[in-house]
Amino acid sequence: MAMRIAVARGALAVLDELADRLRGEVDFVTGPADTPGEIAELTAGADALVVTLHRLDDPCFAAMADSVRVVGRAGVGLDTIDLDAARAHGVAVVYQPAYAVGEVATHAVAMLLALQRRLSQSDAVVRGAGWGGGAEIGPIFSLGDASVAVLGCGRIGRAAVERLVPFVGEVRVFDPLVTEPIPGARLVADLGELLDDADALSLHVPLTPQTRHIIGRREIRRMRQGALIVNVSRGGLIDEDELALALADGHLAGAGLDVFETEPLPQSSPLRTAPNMLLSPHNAWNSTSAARRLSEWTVADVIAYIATHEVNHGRLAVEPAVRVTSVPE
Ligand SMILES: NC(=O)C1=CN([C@@H]2O[C@H](COP(=O)(O)OP(=O)(O)OC[C@H]3O[C@@H](n4cnc5c(N)ncnc54)[C@H](O)[C@@H]3O)[C@@H](O)[C@H]2O)C=CC1
Ligand SMILES: O=C(O)C(=O)COP(=O)(O)O
Repeated sequence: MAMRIAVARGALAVLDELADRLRGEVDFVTGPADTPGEIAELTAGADALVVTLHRLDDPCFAAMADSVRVVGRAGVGLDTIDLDAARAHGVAVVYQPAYAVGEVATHAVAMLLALQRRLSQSDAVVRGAGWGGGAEIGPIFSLGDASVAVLGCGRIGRAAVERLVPFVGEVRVFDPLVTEPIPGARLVADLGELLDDADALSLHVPLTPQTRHIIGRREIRRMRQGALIVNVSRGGLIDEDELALALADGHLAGAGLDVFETEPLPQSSPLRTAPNMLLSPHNAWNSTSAARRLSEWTVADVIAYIATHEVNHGRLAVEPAVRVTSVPE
C-alpha cells in the first residue's frame, strides 16, 4: 500500500514534481494546517505531516491522526515546534539544517553591505535627479576600519564570517559552544565584549527561551553611535520596540531585517517607517536550488524515517521509540 504524506499547503516548492515521480509509492495530500481541526482533517490516514513555519503545539500533536509517525519540518528553525509535545505523543521530527546555509549567510552580508554603502539613499538621490552625493546620501563608514560582530557561529554564522573576513577590518564572534579558533575572526568571551563599540551586528542564533530578546536596549546602546544591525535569524531575538527607538533617535544608522516578531510584519509596526531600514519577507533562505533541495530532502527523509527510522539529509530533533497514542496526564 502506498505511503501517505500530508503536506501543509505551500510547504513544498516542487510538490507536483515529487508526486509525479513517486506515483504509486507515495500519495500526497495537501491542505491548511494552521489549527488542530485542520491538522486532524489533513492527517487522516497519513503516515507523515510536512510543515514549514506552522506552529505545532501540544493540541496540534494531540489532533494528529494516530497513523502519523513523523513530522517533516521543511526548514531549519525549530522554535515553532513543541518538541516535548512531539516526544510525548511519540511523533518523530526531522528538519533540514543544511539546505540553505550559503543563501542565508549571503543574504545577511548583502543587507549589511547595502546598509553600509547606503545603496537605498544613493538610488533615491539619482532617481530624485540629484547627483551631489555626500550630504544627501549621508556618512559612509569604511568597512576596512570597521569591527563587525557575529552572534552565533554555527552553520550559518560561520558562513557569514567566511564572507566577511576578506573585507572587514575585524570580525568578532561570540558563541559559547565554539572554542577552537575561527580563521580571520576574533572569538570573544561574552555578549558584552562582542557588542562594545561594534560598528555592526549580525545575528545567527536560534530563537529559544534563553535567546528571546537577547538584543534589547542595553545591548543596542553598547554598540557605537551610528552602528548597523542585521537579523536573518528570528525576529524574537531583538526587542523590536527598542530597535525602532534606537533607529529613530539615531543611535543606530540602519537595520536589515528578514525576520520579525510577528510575520507578516503588521501594518502598524514602527519598523515600517523607521529610517534606513532594509526589509525582506523571511526569504533569506530563498534560491531556486535551495527550494528544490528543501522539498526533495524533506520528502526523502520522511520516507526513509518511516521505512528505516533513519534519515539521510537532515537531522532528527525528536526520535521516539514508539508511537504513543494516549498521553498520560
Ligand atoms: N531567514 C531565513 O530564511 C532562515 C533563518 N534561519 C535561522 O537561522 C538560525 C541559525 O541557523 P544555523 O546556523 O543553521 O544554526 P546552528 O544550530 O548551526 O547554529 C546556531 C549557533 O548559535 C549558538 N548559540 C546558541 N545560543 C547562543 C547564545 N546565547 N549566544 C551565542 N551563540 C549562541 C549555538 O551554539 C550554535 O553554534 C536558525 O535557528 C533559524 O532560526 C535558518 C534558515 C533560514
Ligand atoms: O528554515 C528556516 O528556519 C527558515 O527560517 C526559512 O523559512 P522556512 O521555514 O523555509 O519558511
